[in-house]
Amino acid sequence: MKAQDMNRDWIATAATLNSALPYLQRYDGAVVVIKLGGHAMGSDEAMESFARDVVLMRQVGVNPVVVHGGGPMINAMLDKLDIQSEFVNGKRVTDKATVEVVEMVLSGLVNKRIVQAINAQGGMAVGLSGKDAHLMVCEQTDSSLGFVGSPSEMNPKILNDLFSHDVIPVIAPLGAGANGETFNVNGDTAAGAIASALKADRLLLLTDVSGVKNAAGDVVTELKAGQIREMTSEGTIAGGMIPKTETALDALHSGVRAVVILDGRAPNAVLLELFTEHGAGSLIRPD
Ligand SMILES: Nc1ncnc2c1ncn2[C@@H]1O[C@H](COP(=O)(O)OP(=O)(O)O)[C@@H](O)[C@H]1O
Ligand SMILES: CC(=O)N[C@@H](CCC(=O)OP(=O)(O)O)C(=O)O
Repeated sequence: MKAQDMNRDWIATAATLNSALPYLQRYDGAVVVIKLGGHAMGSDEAMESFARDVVLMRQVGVNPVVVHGGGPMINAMLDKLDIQSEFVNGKRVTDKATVEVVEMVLSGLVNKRIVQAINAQGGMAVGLSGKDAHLMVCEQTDSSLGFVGSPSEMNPKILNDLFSHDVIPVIAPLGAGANGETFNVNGDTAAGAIASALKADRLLLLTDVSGVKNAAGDVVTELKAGQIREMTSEGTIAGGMIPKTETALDALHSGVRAVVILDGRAPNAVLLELFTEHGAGSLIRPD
């Protein structure tokens, strides 16, 4: 590269850093919970870019916590094993054989892929599930769904201990029940419960659309809780967006400062959201 090109690159970087400075200060010491959905994981390049963003967040003093899904990866393994699976209201009906596959895929394959990607970028990630250190104790959601759990008691101390050692926790959405059962928890629900327990500054829900869309199909960049309720009752918010916006409302109610729904596949999605004026996706605040 020629010297003048290097200078131009450096000037562009310095200008970007300068405009990001107030945001860097705003987020120093902040807790940011990031839910990475199975659809947002996509290619190896997308995973690498996500991991780089998370490591950079840690380097500028943010405490990131990654909570992941992996629905499409569970489906692929169930298919290979010839186990049928169905969803009721966005939750997978989970019998004994299915919960074993869910744990194997989420805590094994998916969790370790994310841990490895973050560590390859120079971070120090540790993989956990809600079972570790009693982080997320669960009870059965509804007997017709089998081993699907709802968080009933959260013990986030382990996460604070990890922050103080510069560790980035990566959490698979499974929890143990009082009788030693393993429960499968929807990834959005788990991320919301963890963000609530930590009273996080931000909960970022990374998905495969650029935000919450209005009836005309345009992304709404800022929403109040009341608007979400309205858009849901008129049917504008539907399908997979319902558990996300419900999680957002619950989290705001429990003391999370703001929730953002954004496209996890977009380059530098997380950094753009946190460290630029315009942000990315839909920012949801309390009324
Ligand atoms: N108002 C809306 N705005 C944006 N997406 C919506 C809306 N209503 C329903 N959706 C659907 O919700 C989907 C996101 O949910 P889902 O597929 O469950 O995501 P993930 O797998 O990332 O958890 C979008 O791809 C879109 O099809
Ligand atoms: C109870 C329930 O439905 N659990 C989910 C857990 C994974 C998940 O939530 O993955 P995504 O975020 O990629 O959708 C499941 O079994 O698919």
